[in-house]
Amino acid sequence: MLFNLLVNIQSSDQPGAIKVNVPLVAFTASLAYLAIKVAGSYCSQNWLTSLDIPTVALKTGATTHDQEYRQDPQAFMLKCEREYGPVYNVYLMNQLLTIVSGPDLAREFYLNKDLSFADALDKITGMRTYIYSLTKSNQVVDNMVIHWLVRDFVTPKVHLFMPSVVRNMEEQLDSQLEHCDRKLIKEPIRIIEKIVGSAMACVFMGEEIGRQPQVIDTFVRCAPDFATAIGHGTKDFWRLLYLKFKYAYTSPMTKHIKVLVDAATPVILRRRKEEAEQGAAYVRPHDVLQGMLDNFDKYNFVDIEDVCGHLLLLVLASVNNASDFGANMLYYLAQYHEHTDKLREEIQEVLSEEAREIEDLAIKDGNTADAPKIIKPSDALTANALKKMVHLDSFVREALRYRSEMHSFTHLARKDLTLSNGFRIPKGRLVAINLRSTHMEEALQGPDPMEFRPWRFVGKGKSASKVGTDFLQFGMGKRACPGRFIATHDLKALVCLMLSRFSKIEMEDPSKADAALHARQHAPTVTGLLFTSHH
Ligand code: HEM
Repeated sequence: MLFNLLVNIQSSDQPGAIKVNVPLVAFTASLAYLAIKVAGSYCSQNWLTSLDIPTVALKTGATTHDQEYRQDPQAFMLKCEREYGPVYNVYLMNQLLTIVSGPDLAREFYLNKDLSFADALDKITGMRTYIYSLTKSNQVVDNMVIHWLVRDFVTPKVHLFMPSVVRNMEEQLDSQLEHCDRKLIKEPIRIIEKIVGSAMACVFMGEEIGRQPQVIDTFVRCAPDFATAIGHGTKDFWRLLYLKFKYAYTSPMTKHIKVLVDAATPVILRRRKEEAEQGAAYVRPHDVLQGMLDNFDKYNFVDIEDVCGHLLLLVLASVNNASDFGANMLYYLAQYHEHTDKLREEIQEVLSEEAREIEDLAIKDGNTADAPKIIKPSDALTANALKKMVHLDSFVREALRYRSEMHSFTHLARKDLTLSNGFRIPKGRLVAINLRSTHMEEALQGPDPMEFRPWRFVGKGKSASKVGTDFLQFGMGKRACPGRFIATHDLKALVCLMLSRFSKIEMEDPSKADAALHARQHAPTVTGLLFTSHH
């Protein structure tokens, strides 16, 4: 139509015709322009299809949903889903949170690059400036350096790390829990963080550095020190500004970096000397530190302080999480003790088989001198052995699933977003996943999802480290936890060592069992544990 009018104007040789047609053309063009603009603006905001997110009604007198949620998280989430559908807003932990439910939205959530976990953490804690004060390089938002360090220098070598992980775990366990007869440990997390911290110190920095007490102490202490530095409570604009200023100039982590630099420097110098002397015959240590030094330029590291700053970031991402889940796992062993015999049986059977295989191999290689060393069962606690323990793997995955906080993994919307079902999420909104709708759904988990069924995943092809919309404890997608392989190996090794040492683990106050099993991450211990050794 517009095109025809324009043709008319150009072909007309009558001045009058032009006079008549110009306003018509202008009017039509303006209408068209207006129509396009309006349609465009509707389209860009998905106005015609988008929906505003309902906010869950507050109980009379309440200003947040915290109390209702804390009373019974599962029931609260289920009620919200039933009354408001898969997307709704709630006021939890001083924040307005948008909750998305179900596996499809969970996938969308993780695959959307405009929903950022790091931005949410920064908004809540102001931690980005703090983190940047630890390193001198790689200070670009969304950089993946620590992810790659784990992907490249930890995951492919898990089998190489296991002997030192197990050795260190055993030593810590022996020194902290000798022969016990219903020995009460009020805060088992304190023991587990030393066990995990010492194991991870050897993975990240090698045994020579990782076994030094001050290094283990740094591995254990840096996350709680970080938590103290950022403090509790609301992070309003001014508090965040103050923290950012403070971190930039006085990072409480400086002392921890110094510990790592002091411990690493002489070892690095010696390694360099040995490499120069031995040339091609030099056997490279397989720890993460060595990987970082060998790829110093690739990762743009500046100096040893910078390398240790990155290692500290890794410690912050790993030790606390793995310790927290390790300690929680002990409550599952205590509560579901009727299943521990089955686990013990499997562990013993696999370890004997593995020990025989190792011995046969040593004899076949003519290395009989090594054979007598493989007497301790834990010598056979290899990655290969853990792979054969299918019941243990299922137990660990089930405990990770069952513990789930019912909403989790808050991300921040970096811009206005419209979900595939039409709901609009405004820029700056914190968005979390409703884990009840994935971790506790029969369609995804099989029968009785609200029950702890330790063998739920046996023969299902779902190992404890396999992420998906049905298992989000390690996140999902490009930024899923790269440490989940070593983390699950650590958890399984811990269970093996505990069951081989203790005939019984009991809760001090069994009435708190439910709270202990579903404990929020890093929350104070709700009840202690009693340990009894095998006679
Ligand atoms: C049971 C123990 C652990 C749990 C439950 C856990 C869970 C998680 C989760 C939920 C994330 C965020 C994923 C996302 O954004 O979608 C994450 C990130 C990360 N985790 Fe773990 N983690 C554990 C242990 C470890 C260990 C042992 C390591 C290192 C060896 C590690 C290294 C990391 C790193 C480097 C990131 C950041 C990834 C990135 O920025 O892309 N984690 N972890």
